[in-house]
Amino acid sequence: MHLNHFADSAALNKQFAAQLVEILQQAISQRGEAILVVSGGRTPQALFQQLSQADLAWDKVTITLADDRWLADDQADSNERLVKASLLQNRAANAKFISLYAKADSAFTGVTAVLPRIAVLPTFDAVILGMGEDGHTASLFPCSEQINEGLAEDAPAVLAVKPSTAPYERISLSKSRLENTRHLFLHLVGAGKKTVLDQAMADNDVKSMPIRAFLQHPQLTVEVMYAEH
Ligand SMILES: O=C1O[C@H](COP(=O)(O)O)[C@@H](O)[C@H](O)[C@H]1O
Repeated sequence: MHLNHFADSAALNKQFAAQLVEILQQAISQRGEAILVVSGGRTPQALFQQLSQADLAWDKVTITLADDRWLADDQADSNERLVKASLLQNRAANAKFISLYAKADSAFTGVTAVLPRIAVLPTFDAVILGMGEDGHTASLFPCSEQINEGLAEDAPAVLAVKPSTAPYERISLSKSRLENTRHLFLHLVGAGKKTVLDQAMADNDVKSMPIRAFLQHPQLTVEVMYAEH
């Protein structure tokens, strides 16, 4: 991994948004389209607002999520709601969005409707991961029964997950689908996340901290975008 350390989020968001725009622009000129995978949670909101104002051919950009909670998009904790409210705004309102949600009572039955939407996508241009204090990333939770499946090399592109230490059933892209990307970022804000990052780098037990699968990836270099506050 490569650590990019910023004193504050404003500086991080400015540089990170510019870097993402460059990657997406290059993808559009080389392949006619760009695919961006983002995370939810609290961390990326200001980045999304900054990115949404970028001058880019957004109609050629497809955006999806690394994971979502199994909630309709009008629910406060839906990652899709966050993306629609913060990223698919301003100039980025023209981007195409692929939802990880379908009308079903459970993620475990709904996953069959979501899987083909993601499985057909080509290599991603950029994936922005987040990280929880337990070392989960996307919804690859160390506490879940589905962790082996999510980390397996032959995993499906998406899987349903039920964390035992966090609310809601989830849909998560698998490790093997997330690593199929040209650029991989990990976005962290705050000293608490830096402590977790240091713990993740200090050992190699992937199942106890799934973020290690990316931070210690044999081929990919994760660009860690870290701001102190
Ligand atoms: O549950 C989730 O948590 C992680 C980290 O969220 P944060 O609020 O600490 O930034 C997030 O990356 C993931 O998308 C989300 O579903």
